[in-house]
Amino acid sequence: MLLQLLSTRAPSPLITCHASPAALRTRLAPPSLSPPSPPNPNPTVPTSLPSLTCALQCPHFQSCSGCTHELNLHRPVIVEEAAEFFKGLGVSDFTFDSCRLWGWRCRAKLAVRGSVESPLIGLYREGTHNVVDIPQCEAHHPNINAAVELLRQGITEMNVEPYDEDQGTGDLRYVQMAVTTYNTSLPASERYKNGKVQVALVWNSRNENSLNSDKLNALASFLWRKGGLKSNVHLVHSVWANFQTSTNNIIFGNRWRHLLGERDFWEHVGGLDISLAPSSFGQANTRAFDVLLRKLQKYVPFGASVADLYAGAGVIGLSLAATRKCRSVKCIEINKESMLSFEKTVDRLPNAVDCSITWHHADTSKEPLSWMVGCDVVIVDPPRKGLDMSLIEALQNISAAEHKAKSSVESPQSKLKDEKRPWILRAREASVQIGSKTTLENSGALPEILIYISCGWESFKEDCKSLLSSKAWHLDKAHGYNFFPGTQSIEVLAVFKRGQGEVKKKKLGKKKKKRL
Ligand SMILES: C[S@@+](CC[C@H](N)C(=O)[O-])C[C@H]1O[C@@H](n2cnc3c(N)ncnc32)[C@H](O)[C@@H]1O
Repeated sequence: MLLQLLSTRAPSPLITCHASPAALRTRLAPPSLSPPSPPNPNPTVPTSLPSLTCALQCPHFQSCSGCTHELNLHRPVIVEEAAEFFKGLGVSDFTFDSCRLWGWRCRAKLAVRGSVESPLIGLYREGTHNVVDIPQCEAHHPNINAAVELLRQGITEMNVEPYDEDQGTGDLRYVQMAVTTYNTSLPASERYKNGKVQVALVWNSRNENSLNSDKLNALASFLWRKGGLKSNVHLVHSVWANFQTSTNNIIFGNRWRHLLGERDFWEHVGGLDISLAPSSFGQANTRAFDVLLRKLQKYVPFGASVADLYAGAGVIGLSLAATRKCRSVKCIEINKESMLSFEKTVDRLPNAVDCSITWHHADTSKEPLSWMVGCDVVIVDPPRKGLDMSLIEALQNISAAEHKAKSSVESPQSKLKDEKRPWILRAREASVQIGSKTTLENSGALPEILIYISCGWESFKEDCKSLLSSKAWHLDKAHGYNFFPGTQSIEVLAVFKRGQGEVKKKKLGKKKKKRL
């Protein structure tokens, strides 16, 4: 059925691409699960020439909901709109960086449906709950596709029942595949294509003692035997289980178990070794995230105090602690599972990092300004839906709040009031403090720089307009990144500064002179 559908599609036209040479490198081949083919007799003549097209050319396009655009992967149409939008707000030097166009996705959550004999492992068809099998996905890192293939074999051989959503029956509901390209024993140029996959199996049972746990162990052993450290094709980094029995659409349950392989998963981004547990948020496009982080670092003054809101495992904040010699970094995150990854990353920070670093398990929408007191820079990296309204309002009213905070810092009553608020007490209990430096919380000062990282263009535009309408902030810089080639989504890095900015000040100045 799928093949028939695809065969009626016209071949993709060839398009000359204006992406960087790195983005145009030949697509990576996944490791073969069958015996290797004989070596190329003439290594100076490549067996396949690099493609100079920026077309997706994926057999699953249209049936799978993952990609929405097939052409000009290097420059999604939305980039023009973004450039116009920022120009209208006084930023005419908006830049857009592309990165790898195929094989960029290093993290995928895939539904498992179908039957033991014919499992379907992929994404839902748009607007339905029918899963489309995507074995040759062009967005996935090739080793994700290879690990999916291995999983498919394992499901059939170990008699694992894919989940049946209507009945709530079956064993395996989802799989999360995350690639680590961290391998210091390989030359840097070899690391990406040799990435290893952390496989997290979302199992339909309450815990590891449930009736079907034998099958879980059998499937994990199969994956490790065929793809683990001692197999012919070392492709699997580790195998994890997550237990989930709820009938809602939430992919993961609260219970995680490490089954086989290395427990710690490391990646190198933003000049830093970072640890990411499968339960923690991780960026899907590792390479593009690294490019964004290196740009972001330039906007943070050396020695600054930073509040990193929506921090996940604290990757952004910690990369600033390491590269900008920050005085303090405060990370705020709602998912408590991310704390362990944060702590592991902190353990590997270079000894020279001398910074007060804290991670707080808290909701940024509750008393958002309290996290920013004493900070020079606030970084926000919210989910696609954008900033919480309470945070927008707090940022809009930041000047008045600062005035109030400064005048009340001396008052002993205010400290008492602060300490009685339940969410502040809870966050303090659930925080991790590293480093000896003290913060300047008592100054009552609030950030002069706001850095907004967004993966949701529509919500970003709204949030941006709301922030600017208050006149508390002006937009200073904006950059876009091709985080999701094949879609119309881009990642935005926007830098706001307090007040109305030079252009407007100059205009006001001129008017004043005329009047005189
Ligand atoms: C786009 S991710 C960014 C994570 C991190 N900055 C990174 O790059 O790895 C958004 C994060 O915000 C967290 N989050 C969502 N709502 C939140 C809230 N109200 N308060 C604090 N964190 C929240 C999510 O759990 C997730 O880790």
